[in-house]
Amino acid sequence: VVEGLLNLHIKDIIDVAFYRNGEGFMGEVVIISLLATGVLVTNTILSVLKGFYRRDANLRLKKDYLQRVFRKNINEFNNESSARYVSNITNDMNTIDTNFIDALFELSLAFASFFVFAVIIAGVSGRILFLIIGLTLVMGILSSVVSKPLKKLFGERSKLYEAYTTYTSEVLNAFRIVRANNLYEKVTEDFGKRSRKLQEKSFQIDKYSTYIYAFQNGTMTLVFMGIIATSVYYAIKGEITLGGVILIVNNSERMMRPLQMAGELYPKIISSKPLFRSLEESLKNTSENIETDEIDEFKGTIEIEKASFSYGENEVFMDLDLSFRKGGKYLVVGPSGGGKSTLLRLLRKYFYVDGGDILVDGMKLKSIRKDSWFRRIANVEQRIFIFDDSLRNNLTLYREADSDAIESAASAAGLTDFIVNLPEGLDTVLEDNGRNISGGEKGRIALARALLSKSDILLLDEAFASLDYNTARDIERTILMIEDLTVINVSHVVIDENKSLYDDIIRISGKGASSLLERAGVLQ
Ligand SMILES: Nc1ncnc2c1ncn2[C@@H]1O[C@H](COP(=O)(O)OP(=O)(O)OP(=O)(O)O)[C@@H](O)[C@H]1O
Repeated sequence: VVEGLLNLHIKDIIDVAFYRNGEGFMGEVVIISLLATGVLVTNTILSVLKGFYRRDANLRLKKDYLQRVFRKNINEFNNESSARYVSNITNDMNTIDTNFIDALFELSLAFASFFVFAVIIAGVSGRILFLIIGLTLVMGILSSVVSKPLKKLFGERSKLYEAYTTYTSEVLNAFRIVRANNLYEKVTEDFGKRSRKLQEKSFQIDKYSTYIYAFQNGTMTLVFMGIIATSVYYAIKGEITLGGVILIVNNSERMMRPLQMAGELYPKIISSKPLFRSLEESLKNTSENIETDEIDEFKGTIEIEKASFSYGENEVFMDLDLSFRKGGKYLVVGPSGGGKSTLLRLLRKYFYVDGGDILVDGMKLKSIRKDSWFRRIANVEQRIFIFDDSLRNNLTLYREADSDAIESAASAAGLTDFIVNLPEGLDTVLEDNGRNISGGEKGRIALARALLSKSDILLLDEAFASLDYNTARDIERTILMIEDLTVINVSHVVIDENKSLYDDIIRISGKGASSLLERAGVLQ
C-alpha cells in the first residue's frame, strides 16, 4: 500500500511538472520523501515478520509431526524403519520449508501487491488494467501447464530421499560388519549408485525449472512490450497523461510479476501435496482401537483365555490359557521362536489377540486406555535407551522421586557400587545413549528404572542376559522378594538357586503353554 501511494505521487509530480508548470511541486516532494521513508520502514518490518513466520511455521510443523509420531501404535512404528521418520523430518520438511512455507508467504505478498497496483492502474486506465490482467492470466495458465511435470518430479525425489536415508543409516549401523568383512567396496558401489540416482532426479528438476523460467521470462517480456505500446497509443490519443504512462510502465510489472510468481509458486505449493501425504501416511495407524477403561491399580488377576495370535500366516498362539495373579512371580521359558516375547508384546498392548481375550481384573486389556495401562506396567527390554542426561533423570525418567527411593531401587538393581564410582554420583551425565557404560550397567539402570516407576507389574525380557551369574542371581532374588509386585520374567537364564521363589514356571512352545511346576520333580 505504501509503495502504491508512493507511485501515485510520482505520477502526480510528473504531471505537476509537465502540465501545471511546477505548481504544488514542493508539496509533492515532501510527500514523496515521507512515503519513500515509509517504504523503507515497512519493507524492514516485512523482512523481520517473514523471519518470524518461517521460524515458527517450521518449528511447529516439526514439533507437531514428532508429537504425532509418538501417538503411533508401537507395533506399527516398529514395522517401519525409523529412517523413514528421519527422512520426513529432514529432507521432506526442508523441501516443505522452501516449497510451501516460504512460497505461501511470497504468494500472499504477491497477491497483496497485485491488488494494490490493480486499483492504482485502474485509476489511470480501466482498459489497460483489463489488458494486463488478461495477458498475465494467459501467461499464468501457460506456465502452470508447462510446470505440471515438476510436481511429479518432486514426489519422485521425495521417495528417493526416503530410501536413500534409510539405506545410509542402515549402512552406518552395519559399520562393524562392513569393516570386519571387507565389504566397503560393495557398499561404496551401492551407495554411489543410489547417490547418482538421487542427483540425477535433482538435476532433472533443475533442468526442467530452467526451461520453465526461460519460458516465463520470454512471455513476460513480450507481454510487457505490448502494454508499453498500448499505453503510449492511449497517450497519443490524449486519454492518458505522461505521468499515467510512466505509472503504467513502472508498475504494470508489479501486477504482472505477482501473477508470474503465482505461476512459479503455485506448482511449488502444489508439489508439496505428495510430501504432506507421505508425512500423513507415515503417521497413520492402520488399526484403531477404542479404549475407554481406566485402571488405577492392578488388584486381582490377568487372565489369558483361549487366546490366539498370528503374525500374518505365522500362527504363534492357539487357544492359549494362562493366568497371572497379583503379587505372583512367573518365569517364562521355552524354545527360541516359541512365542515368549510375543506373550510380553501382547501384555504390553503392542499387538492384540486375534481370538479369545486377555482380561485384567475382569476388564478387556484391549479396551483399557494405553496411558493408564502403561502406568501399571514396567518393562525391561534388551534394547535400552539412555537419555543424554544425569543418571538421576535416567533412573527417575523425569518423575518426582525422593533420594531414599532412588537409593533403594539402585541398590535392588545392583547399581550402588557403580554410582559410588561415578565422578558426580547420581548427577553424572551419561552421554550418547550410554556409549561409555557397559551393557550390564545399562541393564541394571533399566531394572532400577522399572523398580522406581512403582508399577504393579514388572515385565522382564531377558533382563539378566548381560549380567554375570552372581549379579543376576542377587538382583533376581531381590526383585522376587518384593511382595506386591507381579513379575513376569521371560528368560533363557534359569538360576537354579532362585527357582523356588517363583510361583510358577511356564513353558511356552509351539502354540500353547504348560506349567513346569505342575510336573512333579521338575523343580527338585
Ligand atoms: N514382528 C514379527 N513379525 C512376524 N513374525 C514374528 C515377529 N516377531 C516374531 N515373529 C515370529 O513369531 C514367532 C515367535 O517369536 P517370539 O519372538 O515371540 O519368540 P521367542 O520365544 O521370544 O524367541 P527367542 O527366545 O528366540 O527370543 C517366531 O516364529 C518368530 O519368527
